Amino acid sequence: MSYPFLKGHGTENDFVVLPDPDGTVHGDLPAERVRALCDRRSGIGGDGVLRAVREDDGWFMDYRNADGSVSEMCGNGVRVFARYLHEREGEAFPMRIRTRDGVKVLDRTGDEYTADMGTPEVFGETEVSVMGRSWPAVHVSMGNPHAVAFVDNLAAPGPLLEPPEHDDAIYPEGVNVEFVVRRGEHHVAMRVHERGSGETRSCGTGACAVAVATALADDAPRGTTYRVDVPGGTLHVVWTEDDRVLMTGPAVLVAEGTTDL
Ligand SMILES: N[C@@H](CCC[C@H](N)C(=O)O)C(=O)O
Repeated sequence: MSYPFLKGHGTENDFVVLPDPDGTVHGDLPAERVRALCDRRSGIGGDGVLRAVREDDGWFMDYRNADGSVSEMCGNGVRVFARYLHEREGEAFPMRIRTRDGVKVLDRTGDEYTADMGTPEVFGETEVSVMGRSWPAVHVSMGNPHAVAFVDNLAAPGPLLEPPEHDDAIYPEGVNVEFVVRRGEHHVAMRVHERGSGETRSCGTGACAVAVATALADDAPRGTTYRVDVPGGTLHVVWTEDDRVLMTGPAVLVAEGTTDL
């Protein structure tokens, strides 16, 4: 069976987009198909899949990690999804997109896309470890789970070939782990190991969790914008006075075609 796909990325967090407006092309999107599509040698390659399903009052973003697992939310993915809907499905900005973490509102200014990521939840301190080294971390939920660890330098955790060790009681479904350094006032840089995808070049929900944890550490007033550098680019995040996190960054579509994977 041959079906259409597009390839895109947000700060080099890359995705295979699967148009499936009637929900008839991919059924419940088997994990094996996701893994085949995301394989960087035998497939198209990607950190995850964004399946686009039309609903009565808009679109649903069915997000899957590269290993086929489901996540509640993907911040870079939702910007790419919005660009896809605008350019290929004629949807106008501001745009409402349903995700497993509820409806997200997307807007665009020039080449930058802003997602209202909703209200963060901060649950306090935990710990993460890599190869016998441990760091305190802040447990933040952006709909999906994050552990944000401040480190002396970004190389300290090593190559992140395996998921960092974490408290399974706090994160029974696994966790996305961000390692963060300060670069200047309201400016940080991070690396991330994503649940279900490994170390990636960026993570939008991760950047939001990092900005929230840093703003709390700084006792920064709400409305302060943080610049978050990731290996694949830069995101800007603001935690607003009405307790919402707005994330701004690029969204790029690089290819489209058909595949029978
Ligand atoms: N890369 C995404 C996050 C994707 C989901 C994550 N791996 C999880 O399992 O929660 C982003 O940009 O937010």
